[in-house]
Amino acid sequence: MNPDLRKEREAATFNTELLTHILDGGSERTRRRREIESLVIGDPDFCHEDANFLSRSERYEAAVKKSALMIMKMREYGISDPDEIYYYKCIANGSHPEAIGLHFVMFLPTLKSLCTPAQMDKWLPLALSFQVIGTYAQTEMGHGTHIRALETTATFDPATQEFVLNSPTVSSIKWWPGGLGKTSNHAIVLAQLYTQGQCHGLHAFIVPIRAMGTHEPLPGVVVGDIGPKFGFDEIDNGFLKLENVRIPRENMLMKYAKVEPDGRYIKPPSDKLTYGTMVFIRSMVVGESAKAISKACTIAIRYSTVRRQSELRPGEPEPQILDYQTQQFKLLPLLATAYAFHFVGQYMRQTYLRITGDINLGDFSELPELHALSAGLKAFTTWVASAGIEVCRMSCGGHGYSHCSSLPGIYVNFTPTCTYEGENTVMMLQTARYLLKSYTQASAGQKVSGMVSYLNEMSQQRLQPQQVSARSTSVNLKDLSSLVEAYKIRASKLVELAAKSLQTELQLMKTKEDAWNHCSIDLVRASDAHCHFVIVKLFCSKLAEVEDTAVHSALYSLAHLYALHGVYQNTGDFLQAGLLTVPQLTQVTQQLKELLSQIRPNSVALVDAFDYRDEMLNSVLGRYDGNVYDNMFEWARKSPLNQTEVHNSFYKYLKPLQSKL
Ligand SMILES: CCCCC/C=C\C/C=C\C/C=C\CCC(=O)SCCNC(=O)CCNC(=O)[C@H](O)C(C)(C)COP(=O)(O)OP(=O)(O)OC[C@H]1O[C@@H](n2cnc3c(N)ncnc32)[C@H](O)[C@@H]1OP(=O)(O)O
Ligand SMILES: Cc1cc2nc3c(=O)[nH]c(=O)nc-3n(C[C@H](O)[C@H](O)[C@H](O)COP(=O)(O)OP(=O)(O)OC[C@H]3O[C@@H](n4cnc5c(N)ncnc54)[C@H](O)[C@@H]3O)c2cc1C
Repeated sequence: MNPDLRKEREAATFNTELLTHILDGGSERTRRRREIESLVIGDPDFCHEDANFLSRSERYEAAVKKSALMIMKMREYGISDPDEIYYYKCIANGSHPEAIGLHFVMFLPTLKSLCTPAQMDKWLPLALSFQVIGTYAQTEMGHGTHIRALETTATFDPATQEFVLNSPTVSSIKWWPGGLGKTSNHAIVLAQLYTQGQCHGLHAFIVPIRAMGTHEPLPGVVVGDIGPKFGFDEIDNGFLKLENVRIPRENMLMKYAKVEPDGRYIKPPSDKLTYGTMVFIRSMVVGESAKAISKACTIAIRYSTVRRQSELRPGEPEPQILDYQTQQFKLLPLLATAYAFHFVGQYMRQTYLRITGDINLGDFSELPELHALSAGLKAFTTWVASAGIEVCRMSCGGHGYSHCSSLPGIYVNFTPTCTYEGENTVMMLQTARYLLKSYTQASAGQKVSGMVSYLNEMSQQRLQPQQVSARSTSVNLKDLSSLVEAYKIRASKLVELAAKSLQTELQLMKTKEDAWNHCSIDLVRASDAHCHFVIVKLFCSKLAEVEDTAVHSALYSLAHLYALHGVYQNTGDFLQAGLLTVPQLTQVTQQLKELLSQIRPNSVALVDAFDYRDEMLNSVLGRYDGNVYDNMFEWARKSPLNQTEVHNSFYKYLKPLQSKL
């Protein structure tokens, strides 16, 4: 064990294990998670070559092999609980995407949410036995965001009781779906439904794309891989062109919308039910943001205690780089963010399960809140985590740039979350739509509920106007509940500002849509402030559940740092809302510095509490034992370029060049 890391662990003021239990949701869950992780770690089938040294095709093959192994092994061990499957996959996959991931996260959930009982009886056993391997094919080359404009058509032919699927243009070719290129033999295709000469908008269809058995593409199906990307090397994101592909009527997912044998169309209770799987993934991605940023923090913080560089005091040994205030300022707010997102991820998951439970019972009343919350939090957390991973990488200096740190891999595989399942700006604008609707209702005296209920208070305040100067709303920077209140007021002010901006634009005789576009910066800012408030509020509420005083104190400091750092980053908003005064700006910085010094001695324990096994981090810089340099040397020696002492290119190009000049 590296002596610096050992000292850090010995100096922690709280019991790391207790905090791990809180993160896991109880000691029994920690025990079971570790038990499952050990199944993978002790399994020679999962001891594979470092993916960094493989070509893309080899990486894809290794990932498919791993997917198949995971399925077999989990069945063998009787692992079927969704949380336990998740534990198993997290350790087996590390920070790499899963080759047949789309089958699990989108294909199966879409079947479960949109199939009739008869369809479920047919498709679910096939999908669960992997006779059918599926993907979710919605995005087209020409349209990803604006899905109402998708061009793929599914035209009902009553004579044969079939739908005929077509990609009428180049821009209508399905583009991007994961696992579409080579892995899947079926796709849930989102297409414009035509029946009795009328278009009824987007609906989901199960389309066989490869023959079961031979895996050859079926007639009329042009399918393949879209080529190398920024990351996601393990995944065959694909293209799909459909040329008069016929599928039986029963292949339209008909739980809600239906096409009768005579071609009559029956409307669903809500046309947004087709979008359900996207809401599911957006809700789950919030927790994935926590995972990604907590991994990056673990690597960067452990390394920052092992790495010694430069000189703090003349003549003294080089200090640990985490002792530089600037290094703490880069990493500790991100550590606080990781904790905040973890608790918000848990909340989002529970909220999703609660509201979809109601939806399954026919109560759609909370769907708009679920959509707005999942869209906004997905965007907020993925943006922050993406930027944060990059800060972690750069905080490791040159070694952070090496794949041995794992940070480049974490970044390239996480950053597409800002784009997929709804591009982030577009998601923020969806949340803004809900905020403005709620604002209008609250202003008209109607009570709004859920996370926007603070807008009720705002409308009450307007009924009893107060002079800004008479209000003592200035935030107490040392008091967390005062900070939560400040975030709430900031959010309501920015929602109000966006609403007023929209009204002004509308008065300029623009269309509603043009007015919306002309104030969309304000709208995104309002959504951002709303999400920020939700996160600060949920983090603080979590503290009330923590019984152990030492752990409570460590978490309290993190929550305080998270809230205060947000004020520091958004001083303009807080000043504009009259929540902060110019003289307080120095106090913000001062208070931040105090919190950094308070958290610094616990920083290694705080990342240890995430309890990532070395096998999951796969990072030389983030090793638990801190033996970085020996292992970095060993890792580099495995590089394929080092397999021969003299590379072939020397004989082919350099030697002839030398002989000519
Ligand atoms: C189990 C562990 C899981 C872990 C997960 C981890 C990682 C994930 C792994 C893999 C994922 C890999 C790949 C990703 C796969 C994909 O990317 S699939 C494709 C995703 N595509 C999108 O997300 C497209 C984004 N676009 C849209 O969602 C919509 O087009 C839109 C932008 C929302 C606009 O929709 P539109 O129909 O045009 O609506 P409009 O703007 O007109 O609004 C009408 C009203 O409908 C409301 N609304 C919109 N969407 C929803 C919804 N989903 N639910 C409920 N309500 C919705 C909207 O707010 C409007 O309401 P009003 O009341 O009228 O204001
Ligand atoms: C790794 C990866 C995996 C994917 N997997 C799948 C999959 O399995 N299945 C699938 O169907 N799709 C998948 N996708 C596609 C993904 O869902 C889309 O890329 C995504 O929805 C964004 O759409 P787009 O690419 O058309 O972006 P665009 O909509 O073209 O966005 C480009 C820019 O335009 C802006 N913009 C667009 N519309 C608006 C607006 N209304 N207001 C303001 N700004 C706007 C955006 O903010 C952005 O800055 C995947 C994508 C990636 C990168």
